Amino acid sequence: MKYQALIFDLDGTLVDSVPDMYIAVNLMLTDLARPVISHAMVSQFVGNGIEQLVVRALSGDMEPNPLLTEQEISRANALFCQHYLAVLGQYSQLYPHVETVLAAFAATPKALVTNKARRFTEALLAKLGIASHFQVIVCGDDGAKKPSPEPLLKACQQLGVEPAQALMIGDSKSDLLAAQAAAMDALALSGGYHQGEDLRQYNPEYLCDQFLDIITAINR
Ligand SMILES: O=C(O)COP(=O)(O)O
Ligand SMILES: [Mg+2]
Repeated sequence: MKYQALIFDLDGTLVDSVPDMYIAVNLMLTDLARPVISHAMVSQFVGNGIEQLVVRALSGDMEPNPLLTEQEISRANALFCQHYLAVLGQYSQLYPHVETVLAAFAATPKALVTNKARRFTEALLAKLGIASHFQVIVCGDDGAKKPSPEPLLKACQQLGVEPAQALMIGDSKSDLLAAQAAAMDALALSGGYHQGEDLRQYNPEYLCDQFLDIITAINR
């Protein structure tokens, strides 16, 4: 294997996390007497952090409704966080073979870089029992979010590897653009939340349909 470190995204890569978010978003919308949204819409709205998810859910669209006030957004955000913490990990599941792949690379240093806020990330990892695989965890509220290269560069620095020696594994445009900006190779997973986009346009070095395919893709 030519990489000295692997960096994994969380939502849509390791975990099918939309089922919990779908419930929390719709409890929030119901509290605010707003129309509920579909599972497919929640899947599309995930990927840029919780604040963006909440604004998109309130807007019923990827584009924020310009009429939303700061006050409405912050109330919705607080309600979402309250519901999400209560439901977190109840319906979300690891994708098939995640533990097999993490174990196959047991000797390779690994980081998790997510746009999800730290308190949710840590609670979810604890429920799923996979936290111990990662020597470094960088979250969306630690600093700049992906697609900024900053969280990936921070992870490489903490793992003690050069970006060119690391591989970013993710399911969205944010992951692939962040990897490009950090001059890292990228592996795209087609089964996550790619906001309806074909990830091939971001020229990842590898494209896998299944998590298990990662092993053969990068050992070639
Ligand atoms: O919280 C999000 O919007 C997405 O998080 P991710 O970076 O783990 O995919
Ligand atoms: Mg993701």
